[in-house]
Amino acid sequence: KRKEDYKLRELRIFLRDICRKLASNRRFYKFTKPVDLEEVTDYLEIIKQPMDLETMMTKVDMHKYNCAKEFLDDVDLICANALEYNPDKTSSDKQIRHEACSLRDHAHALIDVEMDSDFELECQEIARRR
Ligand SMILES: COC(=O)[C@H](Cc1ccco1)c1ccncc1
Repeated sequence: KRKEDYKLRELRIFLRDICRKLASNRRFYKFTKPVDLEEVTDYLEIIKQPMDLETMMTKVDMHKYNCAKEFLDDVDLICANALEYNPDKTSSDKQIRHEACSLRDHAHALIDVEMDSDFELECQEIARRR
């Protein structure tokens, strides 16, 4: 229906802005592009659903997200993947786990501050119907 489509267009504009802010933060550089599967040859043996911020921006444009919760589920996936693939006590593993947790918390905080909660509830209703 047309009225729903205007709401989803507003959601896409909002999610592009959130994605841009996350991807432009140098702290989150490691999460901006897919892990290089030619460099990290065992990645898909451990991580069954890779995710990154560039892929998420493409998903926004392809109308894959019908509410902010679906977008945050992919941010949570980026974080969970990093925690799972980089579990060791080494400083490099500790550093990427810290950056992953920071990405997750920044994404949730940005949406909580910038998103009208009634608007998200309306979007979740649309998502449920589709
Ligand atoms: C989300 O990024 C990752 O999980 C890769 C995995 C990886 C391991 C070796 C090359 O890449 C990563 C990159 C940089 N520093 C730590 C880990």
